[in-house]
Amino acid sequence: MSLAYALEKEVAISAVLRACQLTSSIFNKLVKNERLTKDDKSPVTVGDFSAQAVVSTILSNAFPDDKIVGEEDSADLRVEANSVLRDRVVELANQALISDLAHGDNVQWGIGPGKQRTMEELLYAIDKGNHDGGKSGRMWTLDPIDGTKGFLRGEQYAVCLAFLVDSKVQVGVMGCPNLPVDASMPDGPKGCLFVAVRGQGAEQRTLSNSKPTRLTIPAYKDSEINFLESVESGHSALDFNARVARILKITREPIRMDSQAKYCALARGDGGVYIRMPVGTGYREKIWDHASGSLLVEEAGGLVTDSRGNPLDFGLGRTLGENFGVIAAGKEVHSKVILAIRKAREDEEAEKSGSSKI
Ligand SMILES: Nc1ncnc2c1ncn2[C@@H]1O[C@H](COP(=O)(O)OS(=O)(=O)O)[C@@H](OP(=O)(O)O)[C@H]1O
Ligand SMILES: [Mg+2]
Ligand SMILES: [Mg+2]
Ligand SMILES: [Mg+2]
Repeated sequence: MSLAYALEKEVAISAVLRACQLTSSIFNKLVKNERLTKDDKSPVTVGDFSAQAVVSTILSNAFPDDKIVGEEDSADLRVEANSVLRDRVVELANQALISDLAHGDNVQWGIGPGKQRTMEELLYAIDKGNHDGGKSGRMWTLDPIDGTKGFLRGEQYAVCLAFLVDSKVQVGVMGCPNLPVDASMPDGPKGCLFVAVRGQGAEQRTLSNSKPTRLTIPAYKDSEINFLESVESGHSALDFNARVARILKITREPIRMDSQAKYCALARGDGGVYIRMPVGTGYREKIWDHASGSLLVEEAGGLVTDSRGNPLDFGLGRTLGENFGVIAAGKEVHSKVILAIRKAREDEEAEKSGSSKI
């Protein structure tokens, strides 16, 4: 008897491996005019667009009726002023789709030589990611490059794909081409694939070898914890994190890295707590920034909630709704962090009301 979601897992791995191969090769060739700035002022590159086209094409081949909630859409690519960029996306996506991946990839999920997709087909594939999300049915959520700023810096980013049924994440696959295989050897080999299936555990393998190792979050003493947090101060409240660290008497420096690589690092025992507190701008977290990572951490024995200890709800649409932050950690540490956050809030309020009386 095959395990639940075996096919979804196989297809997701194949799609993420192809997208990783594509984004790694693009990084070395990326030139200045191959990026745009979106309406929210965040960057998007040929890598984000072409990786979304590749993953969406593969998913549609295997599961034509499944919905996809993806970060990118093709509107900017359809603007005539961006025709050079658009042509590049078409070229790169086709290369990735027909390439012969040696490791861990079932060739049938690519499209094979001579079957190149047209520009319109690939733009349509990108826009399959426009689904609104919701509570019921089969659905994928995709971040073709999570941590685009990290990608552009040559630092951490992740290709993130999750499969949900009735808004519950069942499969999560993440490729981190720049993540050291062993955190204790930062200059050693890089490129990791993380895979989790609900009830079947979490595992890591390298991007070039399909032999997986199982992941379990170790039990931490407070003195051994590093917070894992964003690089970008605009994405999470780093000052507040420092306040929480002081309450917990955590003395180790935080580890800052872009993207859901933070969840991956946590799941394999590099860190101890992923803390992401809202910066107060009203930004709503997107489901594709947390779905795959949260399952990986849960399957490695941890807990992922908002900062009040409530579960994340992936059934509210494209976002997680009102933003109360995200906290991921091993179970024991997690409950301590939630209490420390409560105390940090009270302290902050008391200081504010104290200073307003002066
Ligand atoms: N204002 C604000 N607040 C919180 N989060 C935001 C905000 N703006 C963007 N984003 C999302 O953050 C994603 C990457 O953030 P990370 O924290 O993982 O990495 S980073 O160090 O901040 O770059 C990033 O993902 P990508 O766009 O896929 O790179 C965004 O979805
Ligand atoms: Mg993202
Ligand atoms: Mg992205
Ligand atoms: Mg983005």
